[in-house]
This record gives sequence, C-alpha cells and structure tokens, in this order.
Amino acid sequence: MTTPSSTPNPGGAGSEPANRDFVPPGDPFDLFGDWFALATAHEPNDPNAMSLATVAADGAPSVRMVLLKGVDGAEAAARGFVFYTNLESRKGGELARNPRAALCFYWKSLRRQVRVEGPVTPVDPDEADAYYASRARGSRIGAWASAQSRPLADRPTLEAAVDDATRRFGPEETDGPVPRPPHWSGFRLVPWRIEFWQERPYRLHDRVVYEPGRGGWRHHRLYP
Ligand SMILES: Cc1cc2nc3c(=O)[nH]c(=O)nc-3n(C[C@H](O)[C@H](O)[C@H](O)COP(=O)(O)O)c2cc1C
Ligand SMILES: Cc1ncc(COP(=O)(O)O)c(C=O)c1O
Repeated sequence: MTTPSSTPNPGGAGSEPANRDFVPPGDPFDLFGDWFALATAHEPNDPNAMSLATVAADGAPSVRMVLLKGVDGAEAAARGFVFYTNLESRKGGELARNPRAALCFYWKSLRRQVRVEGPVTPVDPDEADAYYASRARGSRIGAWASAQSRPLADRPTLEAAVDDATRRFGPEETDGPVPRPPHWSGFRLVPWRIEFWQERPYRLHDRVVYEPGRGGWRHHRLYP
C-alpha cells in the first residue's frame, strides 16, 4: 500500500483568507452567496464546479463533477441549485428513476466545503432554452453530437458526429440557430439540508447545518 502525502493540518493551515470563527446568518443562501463570491475571487478556475451524487436503481451511488449554473434568489418560490446535462446520460437516467441528489463543493483556496442535499426537479423548458442559448455555439453543436455516457467506438466517430451536426445547423461563420436538443436540459436541487464546513486548526473544523423549520431555516453545529 502506498500512502499519499497530504498537507499536515498543524495549528493553523495557511489559507487566504484565513478561516476564523463565524456567526452563521439565518439564511443559508446568504452564506452560500458570500462563500461563492470569495471562491470566485480566489479559485484558479471553475469556482462553480461541484460533485453531483445520484443513486442507481440498485441503490449504488455514483458521483461526477458538474457546473453550477444558477442559484435562485429570495424571490423564487423554491430556491435551488441548477445544473445542466444530457437527460439520457447515466446521471440523467438515475435522476429520472430517483429524483434525489447531493452536491458537494470544495474550494481548496479557501479550505471550505459546502454540501447540499435534496429532491431534484427538471427546470422549465423556457429556462433551459435561455441557458442553452447562452452557451458557446461549439458547445451547442457538441450537445447534438454527444450521446453522453454511451460507448464511443473511437474519437473519429465523435468528430464525424460533430461534422454531421455542423452540416445540419450550418458552420460557425453563419452563426445560424442551434436549438436545444430534446435530450439536453437542467435540474434544480431544492435543498432540505445544507452544510457549511471550514477548516480550522488541528482538524477541529467548523460545521454548521441548515434545515428548513417552521417559519424559516434552522441551523445547528456539528462536531468536526
Ligand atoms: C469541472 C467539470 C465540470 C463538468 N460539468 C458538467 C456539466 O455541467 N454537465 C455535464 O453534463 N457534464 C459535466 N462534466 C462532465 C461530467 O463530470 C461527466 O463526465 C458527464 O456528465 C457524464 O456523467 P454520467 O455518465 O455520470 O452521466 C464536467 C466535468 C468536469 C471535470
Ligand atoms: C459535457 C458538459 N456539459 C455541460 C457542461 C456545462 O458547462 P457549459 O454549459 O458552460 O458548457 C460541461 C462543463 O464542463 C460539460 O463538460
């Protein structure tokens, strides 16, 4: 067995900005917004990258990275975390059968983690269309070409599928419309639990869990 070397966590692992005791606000979305703004300022790339865990019919979990593409504001009827994908992918199939999921952010530059759990619902077609239209044209073509998660014989087969889609919708220079494929859309996870974790010296980390209660969110701390 090899033992991967890991950063020791002595009396104060250097992180920028330094983690200190914090007073959790009443609303976890406010706290998420603050932490996400810090992550956006400090992470070298993809502060919106999050792992997405789903569950197969036999109960086996599976996990992969996706990008967070929206967090609902206070005006929304149900505030959630939005991501997009191919509905016929492995995760798409698992969410169709069991629409519950978990998300996990880890921002190394901050040494902070956020875990989000809850039921998942499809986003409205209009919302998905609007997001799809904002993507790079090449990525929109790519979504038509990729049978995500299914076996691919070789790279030239994928390139041929991209060529087919490009012929169908016109080359880049024409900038013709590329509609959203029916098999590509988004999901909204509306949390029933959000946990914030920040590293503290000697592994005595801060953990604060939020859960919906009567009349608003309630929170409590957990041992590290
Ligand atoms: C940083 C990062 C972000 C990603 N974002 C997405 C995404 O938003 N949507 C997506 O479908 N796949 C995304 N992927 C690819 C997925 O991790 C995964 O390979 C793909 O969705 C197939 O997963 P599945 O077979 O479990 O359905 C991303 C990968 C990485 C490393
Ligand atoms: C296959 C796939 N789909 C969707 C996305 C979401 O990102 P975007 O809409 O910015 O392309 C990603 C991001 O890495 C991805 O890899």
